[in-house]
Amino acid sequence: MTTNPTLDDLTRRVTADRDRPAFGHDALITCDRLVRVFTADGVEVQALQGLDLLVREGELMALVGASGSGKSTLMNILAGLDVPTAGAARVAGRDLLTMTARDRLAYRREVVGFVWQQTARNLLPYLTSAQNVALPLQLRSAKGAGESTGKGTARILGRGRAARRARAERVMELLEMLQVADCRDRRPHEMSGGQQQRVAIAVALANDPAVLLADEPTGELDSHTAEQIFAAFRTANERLGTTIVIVTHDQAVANEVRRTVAIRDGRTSTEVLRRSEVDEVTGDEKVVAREYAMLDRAGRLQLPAEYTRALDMRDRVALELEPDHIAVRPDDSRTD
Ligand SMILES: Nc1ncnc2c1ncn2[C@@H]1O[C@H](COP(=O)(O)OP(=O)(O)OP(=O)(O)O)[C@@H](O)[C@H]1O
Repeated sequence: MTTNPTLDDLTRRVTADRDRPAFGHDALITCDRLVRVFTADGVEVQALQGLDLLVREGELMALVGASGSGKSTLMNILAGLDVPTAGAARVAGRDLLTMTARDRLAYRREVVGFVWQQTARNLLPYLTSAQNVALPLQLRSAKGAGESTGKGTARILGRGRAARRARAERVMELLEMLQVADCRDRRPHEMSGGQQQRVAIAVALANDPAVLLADEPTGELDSHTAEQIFAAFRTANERLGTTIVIVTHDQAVANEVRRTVAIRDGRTSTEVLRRSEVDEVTGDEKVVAREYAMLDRAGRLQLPAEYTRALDMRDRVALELEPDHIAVRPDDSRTD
């Protein structure tokens, strides 16, 4: 490492920095040092403390974390329901900090779909499944054809008979894909919790959103039904290519996705990536999971508490740069 850089070194570094693509330039969701501070009864709570997260188009990923770690705060921001205090957040090219109220409404109708834990929050109780799924399509049509449209929605806009027929077809396609076509004429109270959540996914997908957000979508369901709901998300991801972010406490759900990001104290702390490998001896395919720590843009690294505890690391650690890794050792100058 150069300790006394020359002017030429510095010039080269500045040029290299300038030419480097911006953080998250190719991601569908970019959270860059996101901060959300709540003030309640004069007390400040930092729900998000400089959270970085990138999600690529077409991903199906899970967000996990202890209660109070900031998951719902992040989801509400991504859903366009809340505004961050500082940092940057972009979804499908929309800047979530600078959107006007009107942009925000359009964003919630057209760019993101959401499924909440409480089945009752997802569906209107006095409408049938088909009517619930048709509603976002009608709202969008009422806003008028000619507005910007998602991939497959252009033909459903407008008031004509052809548009109405196209909307009815889309409703049935979605209900069939999610295997609840037989519930088309039932109201929410006439369906099981699992069926209601599948209809809720259809509602969320109606306008062909770029991103589907789900906050504990299996929280009120038994494990067998939860598995079916997760399968429904997977179907949506594979068939429609929708990018899906699921907040979950359910380890079984988290184990099913390729990428699980853990949030701790309002920051992304670790990430588990899973990939399929073929066993050289048996030829069987198995899923290999590997945990990574997140290195933020300032170079900060959060070491897992169980690691630091195991080696009694506190306050200060010794770092050594090796050819292919960095060693982190307990502080050997400590006298206690
Ligand atoms: N509107 C609010 N006003 C004040 N504090 C809030 C508000 N919303 C969230 N918080 C606080 O922010 C922190 C993060 O909350 P958040 O709901 O995002 O956590 P979470 O990870 O979703 O938790 P859970 O898994 O229990 O839903 C908590 O300390 C919470 O008390």
